[in-house]
Amino acid sequence: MAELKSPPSHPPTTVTVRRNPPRRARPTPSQAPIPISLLSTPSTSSKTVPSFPIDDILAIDVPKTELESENLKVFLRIRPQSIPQAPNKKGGVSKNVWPQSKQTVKSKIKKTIEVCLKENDEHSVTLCPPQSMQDQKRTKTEVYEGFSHVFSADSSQDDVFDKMVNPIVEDFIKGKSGMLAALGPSGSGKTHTIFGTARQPGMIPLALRRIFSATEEHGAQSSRTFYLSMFEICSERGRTERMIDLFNDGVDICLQQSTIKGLHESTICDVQQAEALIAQGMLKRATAMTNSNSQSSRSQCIINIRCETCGDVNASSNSALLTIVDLAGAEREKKTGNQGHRLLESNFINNTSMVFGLCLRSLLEHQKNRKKPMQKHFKNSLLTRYLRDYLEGKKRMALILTVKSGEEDYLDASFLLRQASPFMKIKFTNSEESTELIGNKRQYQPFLKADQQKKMKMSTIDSSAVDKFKSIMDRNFFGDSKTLITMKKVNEVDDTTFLAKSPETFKSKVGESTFVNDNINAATKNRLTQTMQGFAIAAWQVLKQYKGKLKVAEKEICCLKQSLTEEKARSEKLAMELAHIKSSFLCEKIVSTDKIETKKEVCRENGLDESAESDYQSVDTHEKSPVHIPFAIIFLIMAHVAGVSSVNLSESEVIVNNQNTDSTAMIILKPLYLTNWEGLYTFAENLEILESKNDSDQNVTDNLLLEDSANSVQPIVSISDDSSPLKMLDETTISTNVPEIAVKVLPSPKPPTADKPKRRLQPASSMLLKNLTGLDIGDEDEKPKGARGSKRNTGLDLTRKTQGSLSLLRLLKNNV
Ligand SMILES: Nc1ncnc2c1ncn2[C@@H]1O[C@H](COP(=O)(O)OP(=O)(O)OP(=O)(O)O)[C@@H](O)[C@H]1O
Repeated sequence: MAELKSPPSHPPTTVTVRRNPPRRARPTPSQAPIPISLLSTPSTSSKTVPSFPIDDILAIDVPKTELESENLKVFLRIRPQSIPQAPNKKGGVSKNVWPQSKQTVKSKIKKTIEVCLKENDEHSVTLCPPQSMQDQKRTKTEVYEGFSHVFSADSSQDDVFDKMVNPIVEDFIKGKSGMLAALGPSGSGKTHTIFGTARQPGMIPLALRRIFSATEEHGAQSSRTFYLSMFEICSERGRTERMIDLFNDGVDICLQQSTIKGLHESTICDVQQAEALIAQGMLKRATAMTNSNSQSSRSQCIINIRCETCGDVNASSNSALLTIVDLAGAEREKKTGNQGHRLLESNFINNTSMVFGLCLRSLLEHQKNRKKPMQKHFKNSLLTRYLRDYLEGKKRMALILTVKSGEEDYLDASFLLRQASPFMKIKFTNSEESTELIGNKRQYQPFLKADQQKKMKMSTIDSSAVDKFKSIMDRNFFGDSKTLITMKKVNEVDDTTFLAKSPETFKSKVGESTFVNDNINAATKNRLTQTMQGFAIAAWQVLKQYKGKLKVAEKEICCLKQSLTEEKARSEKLAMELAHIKSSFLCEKIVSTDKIETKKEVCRENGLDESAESDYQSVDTHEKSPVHIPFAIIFLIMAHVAGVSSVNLSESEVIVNNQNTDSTAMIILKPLYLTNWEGLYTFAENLEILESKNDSDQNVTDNLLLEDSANSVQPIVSISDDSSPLKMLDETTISTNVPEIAVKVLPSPKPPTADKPKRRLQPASSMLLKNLTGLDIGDEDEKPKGARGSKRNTGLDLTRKTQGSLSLLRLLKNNV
């Protein structure tokens, strides 16, 4: 061993370098027992980890309003029937652009104003088919209800604003994003509602007024910046879609993954400036004269008002977006009479409207049945791609449906109401907070463009600036809690932007940014609090879900435990039964052999035919059936026939008294013994044995044991004469002296003399034939009674008895 351990004296001639040395398996972490000090409850040690207060957390009442889902608000506005035609530039009333059929002209001339759409109350309307269409099968009066509000024809723009737009604007001022879209057939008043006129300003001017007035109210408390952008989506020769920035001389912009690249946002400082910008944009918007509308919109127009807040305590977000969409109205070719290029535009407009509707329908179906996936209809148009978050229910929106109530507009109104009224069942979850940042990031990528360009100059950045910033962050954010850098500054120096800044810029920015000791920025704090609240709510919900799951699992475990116990008990019972069956089976085997031997012995001793042995065997092997009354009756008859003078039949024993032989026998029987023909047969035979013993005038005490295979308790037939006391073998005697399941007649102390002729059994049961006249058992040996009967009575009786016994045995055998 010492030799082996000692290093080789000479270096080996070849050296094998093992490239992949064998890896050592990591030692399995030893599961050291947890120190008792840790397990023991409230430890004085300060290092003891307190248990997670899950119950306390779950007990917290989360304000439901935060999480409650909100239905999509659908408003309906009915356009007034008669609108004074606006004079055209030449001073006359505008004419139709396209030639109209004579019929249309006629109908317009004779037009009596028939109203199809009637306002029932603030939330429902009734649409009646015009008289000209009432004969048609598919037209019927329809009631549409559940609208957030129905604006009648005489409602003003202010009414609409107050009830519909003002809540959205208020939320916007508080920092929540929202969207309002106007839907409806061409000429129904969408553009009028959204933009209005100089006399009747629409929703956008009114919203801007409200926004700026609110800002003035807040005054110095907040510093907000508003941005305005306006663009349209139109078709290019009816083939492709095109996005045009309406503020930037109609420059093309593009949408990349819900982000509009190149969209110009104008900062707005007051209402006048904003209105002027919008008016400018409207001039650039694609409109055309159609038969439905003298100034029909040929594009989908989107206006965004964005608010960046800094220092507003009430604002929930530092950037909110208010989007207002004026969709081009769906058009009927027959009605508009569009041709050529206009017709292509019409197709585009109708297609976009249809996709918009399909998105909402898909969202509704998905909300009804969560298993149904949301179809990606939004991919089919630029507008829906841009508004994806709204159309997928991630952000709040409201719809205003505009309709005309005239006779000609019945079909348009019916179509719109049928399609859009179910949208009011759509639900929006107020998960805006979580999507806010993502949404803003997506939509305002253009603003980061400049920063991205700067990012290219990364190589010039001094790394010390980064370190400095980090140290500041550490100190302010994680070290001294009283000092916080404003979120705006954080945003400015985030991974993307910060790296783009040179050290000088950074220093200046840091210098500018106020590190406010003991004066925490309220907005930042508010935002952080809200973020944490959101996180806490989410965590709370997850915990709640898990608690629910845990409860279910615990219940299941309980059920399983219970069933396990039951199964165990059952299996034990079965095992016991099996053991019992096994033991009885073994016992039977032993006993049956003993029984045969015993029987043979008995037969030999009594000079009986050994063929009876087979009968005993059959008795044992056969199954006993329940006790039958007829057997009991036959048993009594047989006993009577056997000359039994008195019979005491109890549950398990029969005491018979034979007058003829002056013998008394107590037969202890299990009821089963008298349950079938076999039992009866055996009983009859035993009676024969009994009789033969009595006939031979032997002073014997015979004990006859019969086995009941179903029970271990042995039925005993104990026979004794008058002189000897009635004897019954007790169980101990049976178990010790006699084989359990044997039929045994104990030999008499005085064995029969050898010279005395053996007698055939003289069963008393043969008397049965004599006494039972009603029973036709067809005994061929029976002879009619004669006059000599009295003298030869004994011999004849004896013969008859024997014959009757045989007949009875035969009858019983046949039945067995
Ligand atoms: N509530 C209203 N009160 C007064 N005039 C209205 C009202 N609604 C619509 N109008 C007038 O009806 C005409 C058509 O309205 P508007 O252009 O808004 O329809 P539209 O739905 O935008 O049509 P399109 O989809 O073709 O652009 C306009 O002259 C407008 O001033």
